[in-house]
Amino acid sequence: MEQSHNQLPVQLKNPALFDSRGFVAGNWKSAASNKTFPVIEPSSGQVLGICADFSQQDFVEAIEDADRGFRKYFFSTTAKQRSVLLRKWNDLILQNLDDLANILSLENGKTLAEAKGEVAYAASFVAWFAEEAVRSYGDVIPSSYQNTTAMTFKEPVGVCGIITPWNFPAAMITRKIAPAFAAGCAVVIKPPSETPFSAIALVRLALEAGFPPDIVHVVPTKDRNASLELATHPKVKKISFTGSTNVGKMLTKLAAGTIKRVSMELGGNAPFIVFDDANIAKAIEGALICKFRSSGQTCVCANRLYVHQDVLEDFTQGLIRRVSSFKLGRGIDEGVTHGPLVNAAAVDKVKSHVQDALQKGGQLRYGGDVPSDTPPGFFYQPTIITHANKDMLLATDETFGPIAAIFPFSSEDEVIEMANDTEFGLAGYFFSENVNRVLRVAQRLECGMVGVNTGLMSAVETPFGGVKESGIGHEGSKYGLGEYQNIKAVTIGNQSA
Ligand SMILES: NC(=O)c1ccc[n+]([C@@H]2O[C@H](COP(=O)([O-])OP(=O)(O)OC[C@H]3O[C@@H](n4cnc5c(N)ncnc54)[C@H](O)[C@@H]3O)[C@@H](O)[C@H]2O)c1
Ligand SMILES: O=CCCC(=O)O
Repeated sequence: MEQSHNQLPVQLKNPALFDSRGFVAGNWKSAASNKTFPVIEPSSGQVLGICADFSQQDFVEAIEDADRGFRKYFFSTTAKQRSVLLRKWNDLILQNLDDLANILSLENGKTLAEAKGEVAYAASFVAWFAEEAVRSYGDVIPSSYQNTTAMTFKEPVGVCGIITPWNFPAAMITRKIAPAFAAGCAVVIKPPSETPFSAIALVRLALEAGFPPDIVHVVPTKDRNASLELATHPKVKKISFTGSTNVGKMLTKLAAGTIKRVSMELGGNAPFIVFDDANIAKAIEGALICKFRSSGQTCVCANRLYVHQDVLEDFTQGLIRRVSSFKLGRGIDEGVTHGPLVNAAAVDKVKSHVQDALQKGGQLRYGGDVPSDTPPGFFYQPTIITHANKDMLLATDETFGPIAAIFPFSSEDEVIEMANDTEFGLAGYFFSENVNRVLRVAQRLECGMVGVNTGLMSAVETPFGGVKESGIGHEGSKYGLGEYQNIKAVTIGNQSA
């Protein structure tokens, strides 16, 4: 079937990158049922494109083809050849960065600058795992038996089911499939139905780079039950999921039925602590990044800002000054600093958190409403609320929006207890100029990633992952490849002549 004629409001240099079809079992195609679903542009609330809506049977076809492809791919390629393919894919992503960023900005809403940053971030995982592919070593182990050598081989886990969220439509895909390809695995990707087009474009470039068609499949669907095949089909050996904790728990339970490997990158409720010995200017910069990046829609966004009572007013006034210069609007428009939320449900959640906080004693210091001067999309004003407390929804539930809720505190022990009082453990941040406190608090915070005097720690070389109910496993870094490999122990005995 021909590509359907979705029209983008911008002219791409490479129009073939905007495709509404899936790539299943070696072919670009629409769903066998011809079903489709609309993808809405968050900045306008209008339909951006119509995407193929695949069924459970299409997932089965993709998985079985991937299983055949995996066996050929791994045994017929060296690590060096896989590295070369990844390098070519990285180059193609960077050559098409502007087009990919336009698609991403339109379907997700984030600003063009943020979208370009995300595409570069997405490419960085591909370049990184091109390097890691050729540095994957086994061990030679001193054996306790006479005339015996024990050793380990690293082997790919097999077919991997990949399920990703809309908030990073490109980077969450490459952070998983680049190490999978490096290890020698095949992948079946279920992209988010809010933002399928970035994933489709990345797969097109992977094929252009030369990856065999049977090791990569992208199967968009709006039917959540159809994609559950990735968690239950016996030929899928690993499921790698990024998204909310509840869906992650459900997939983990299903995956247990066939004892699949799982990687779970789940929700957060990050504390952001400003001690009285902090540099307040640095803390405000940090809050601007990690509270308002992607309009508050990152899993590592600060959700609870704990500010020492002695510096609370300085910090709050400084933050208000900076936030008042934000310009909300359509992500692709010049001068816009912050885009919309992903959909109407996201705006409703933010509204309910603000309303609840104000009913429970919160004081509104900035924003607090939908703006009147933006396009008719899903916008909410950047908002600052002081006098936050633990009984508010925004203390326990990930708001995923541009609300800075400021909680007062007076001692280190008190704030550590409040910060750790959550089932989540993804990111945590704190600001202090005292080296002893820096080392102490970094160890006391119960989370997988800690930012000290910075609001930005995401980088390809740093392991990304959570503890508690925020996840299992690590992405990126020197640990990311191992998530897609099994360790096989080989013992060679009776070596005497
Ligand atoms: N830890 C991380 O690395 C990380 C990164 C990004 C986002 N997140 C988290 O993701 C969440 C936001 O993303 P979201 O709203 O897309 O999450 P989500 O869990 O609703 O969706 C994630 C993916 O799962 C699919 N999905 C949702 N419900 C499903 C179901 N019942 N059955 C099968 N598939 C289902 C979605 O279509 C999407 O592809 C936040 O909680 C955020 O913290 C975590
Ligand atoms: O949303 C979570 C991922 C964001 C990141 O990698 O910085």
